[in-house]
Order: sequence, then structure tokens, then C-alpha cells
Amino acid sequence: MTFPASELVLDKHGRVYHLGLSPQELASKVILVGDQDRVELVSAFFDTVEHRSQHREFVTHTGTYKGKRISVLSSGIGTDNIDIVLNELDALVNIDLEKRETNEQHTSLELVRIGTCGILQADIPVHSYLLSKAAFGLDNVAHFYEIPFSEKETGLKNTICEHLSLPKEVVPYYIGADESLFARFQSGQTHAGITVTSSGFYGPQGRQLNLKTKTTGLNDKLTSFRSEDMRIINFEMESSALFALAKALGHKSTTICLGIANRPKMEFSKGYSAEMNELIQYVLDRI
Ligand SMILES: O=P(O)(O)O[C@H]1O[C@H](CO)[C@@H](O)[C@H]1O
Ligand SMILES: O=c1cc[nH]c(=O)[nH]1
Repeated sequence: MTFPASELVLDKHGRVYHLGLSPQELASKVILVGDQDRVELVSAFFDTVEHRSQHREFVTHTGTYKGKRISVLSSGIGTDNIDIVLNELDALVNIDLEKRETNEQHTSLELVRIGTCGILQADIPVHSYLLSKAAFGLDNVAHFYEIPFSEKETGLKNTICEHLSLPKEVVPYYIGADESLFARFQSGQTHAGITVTSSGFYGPQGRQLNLKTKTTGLNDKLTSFRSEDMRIINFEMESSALFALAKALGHKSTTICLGIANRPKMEFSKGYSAEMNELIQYVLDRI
């Protein structure tokens, strides 16, 4: 199939439309961050940097760290941006952009998100590392695609939904991180569990300023959910779409976040630049 100009959108240099990248500028190990300023924090650890570019909020640096070629790319905030990032990253490695055809040989990317998050368990202190075994998506990006949810994923989604009282308009999904990538980042320094990916930072995460929310008690229910050894550990805003689209496109993904808020304890970090640098080093040494 040949992708028309309206579907595979390229800029006048033949780069993918939003990320502003050409295939040779991307490594197969990709670190995704939300905040564009975090890209520079990551590449500051690189031994060499061969590429730097920015288009809108999508900043990309590609270089090497201890012999490994790595790209670090900012997604901006939200699963809507992840829809763009995953489709365009996949196009860079699996579509011939000149012929506008899918490559015969599939290339699989390793996608590791380094984020910040709100912690949902009182026993996990601010500045801990929270590693996502799976994501419970309160967004709707995955609903637009054919995602190969496993029976276990569908079962866990139903179990969590039975425990919560979500507004009927919210249709969640549950999707696992890649098991091998997850295992590479798990250690005594990480807290592993289910991440809730929200469609907003305020109401969808139970924050109420001047606008009254309809989901009173949601955070307590998320905190109290248990299934065998699994519990819900944190809130952030990208992982569900990342895991779903990565799985459907044949890429590996997981997320590790620095906890900067503890919601049950009503605490927020007073500053986390040193801790974020330590997390970046932790990821680079295992990627
Ligand atoms: O620090 P990042 O990676 O942006 O991640 C978290 O921070 C943002 C909200 O403040 C959301 O993107 C959330 O997922
Ligand atoms: O509370 C928080 C902190 C960071 N990111 C989120 O999405 N929520």
C-alpha cells in the first residue's frame, strides 16, 4: 500500500511532520520524556551527541552513552501527543518515506519513558522510582486502534472497573508494559505496580480547585485496589497510550517515573533536579 500525502504527512525536507526527524537521526533505543527541558538533562550524560533538533514541543537529541546509541525525545504532556510520537517513530523505522510504503523488514524500538508522577500509596515516599508493570488508561487513544489486549489484560481491566465507580462516560483500558524491558529496570530501588494514566492533571487526578469534580473518592479507591500481588501505585499522563500503541506496532515499552507528589499524604516535592539526574543515570546504565 502507498500512503497518500494526507495520511503519511512529511515536511518539505521529507521529515515526519511533527517530530521533524529523518530516519538516520533516530536510534533504536529511545528515551521519552514529557518535559522538553529534560532532553538536555539526559543528553548531558552522553559521550557524543550527533543530532539535536526541535519542532514544536518535540525536542530530539541522539548520541551515544557507553557505546550504546540512544535517542532522547520529548513528547510534551498527554496521550494525544503519544499518538503522534508513536505513529511517527514507527514511520521512521518501518515505512520507506520516499516510496511511502511499509518496509518488508520490521524494526522494533525499545521505548523507555522517564517521567514524573503522583504517588497513590502512602508508604512510597516522594522522590521514589515508580516502575510501571501495566497502565490503566483513563484516556481514549487506544480505543481508536486494534490493540491485541490479552485475556489477562481484559480481566484485570474489568476487576479494577468493578472496584471503582467511574462516570459511565469513562471507558478505561488496561495494558501491560513489555515484560523484558520492565524486568531490566526493576531492582530494590524501584516500586513496581499499575500506573493510572489520566486524561488531565486536575479533575481526572482528583484535584479540585474552583471547578467541582464528579469523582469524589476516586483516589481512595485507586489506592485500596489489590489483585494478587498487584496494586495501583501512581498517576501520570502518557503510559497507557505508549504501551498500547507500542504493543500493537511491535515495539517494546515501559515507564519509570520519579514520584514528585504523594497524594494520600498531600505532599509535593520542593525540588527534584538532583533526584531526576540520578534517575536518568539509573536508566542509562540499564538501557
Ligand atoms: O514529567 P512528565 O514526563 O511530563 O510526566 C508527568 O508530568 C506531566 C504533568 O505535570 C504529565 O506529562 C505527566 O505524565
Ligand atoms: O501529581 C502528578 C505529578 C506529576 N505528574 C502527574 O501527572 N501527576
